[in-house]
Amino acid sequence: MTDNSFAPSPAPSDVTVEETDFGFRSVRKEEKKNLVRGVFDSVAGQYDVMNDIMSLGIHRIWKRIFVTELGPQPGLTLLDLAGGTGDISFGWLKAGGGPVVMTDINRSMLSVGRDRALNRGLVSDLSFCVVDAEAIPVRDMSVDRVSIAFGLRNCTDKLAVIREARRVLKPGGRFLCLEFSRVQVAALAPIYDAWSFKVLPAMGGIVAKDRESYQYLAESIRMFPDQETLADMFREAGLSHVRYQSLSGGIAAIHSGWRI
Ligand SMILES: C[S@@+](CC[C@H](N)C(=O)[O-])C[C@H]1O[C@@H](n2cnc3c(N)ncnc32)[C@H](O)[C@@H]1O
Repeated sequence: MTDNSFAPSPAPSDVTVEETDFGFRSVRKEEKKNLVRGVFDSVAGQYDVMNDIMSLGIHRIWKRIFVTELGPQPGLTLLDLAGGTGDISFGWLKAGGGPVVMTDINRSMLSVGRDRALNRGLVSDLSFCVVDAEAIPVRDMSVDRVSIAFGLRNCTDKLAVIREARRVLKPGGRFLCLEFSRVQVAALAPIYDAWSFKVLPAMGGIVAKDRESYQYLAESIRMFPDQETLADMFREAGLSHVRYQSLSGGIAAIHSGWRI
């Protein structure tokens, strides 16, 4: 046993407030959720049109690949985290997947998603719930698939999200994450940087009338763990057979892990 009774108590300057990144800024951990909520409250109405403009439509291809990777089958259940306006949940149902619970921490995004679902006539096998992906109100070992697309980077405690995903998965279930990642083609990097930090915020200012939110989105992509680091986090959270595939030269990546 060690005796710490003579250890000096920390001077006020040694007491650290727990901080995290919000784009390139460092903020208090408890502040980040509100800031992220503010971003998505602000962009919800223009979110889909901006996705098409920003990615030149390529996000649709990435999402199609992602949904195929999820392996939709009748009878399999999906929990879609940070589901936003619904692309992944709708793709899953369209591809023949079973019941899906589409969740997001942000009501504005979910209500755009609900309207889109109604417009598409998607009423059965689809439910909506406001859920923080860091604390999922779902029983252990109760779903077949958990997905998160372009959501993990906005969460404060990313490892907690992955642990929660594993907890709710049935043994034999699978967690998949689609997220921006690290560009691996050197020639692409300068073009991608200019696009992200110059064109994207400018377009956000014009189309969504919110330059700052799109500046945050560009910065948050750079702060997100690269392919190998995220794969290690999957393993640390207890997932097995972890693998990833880079998309479009590493601009995005799909990570996958199984609960065994
Ligand atoms: C970029 S959007 C992605 C939406 C959708 N999955 C897609 O691919 O189009 C990110 C979403 O993450 C949600 N989000 C941020 N933090 C979250 C959290 N802690 N729990 C659940 N959702 C969160 C935001 O509200 C937003 O709808």
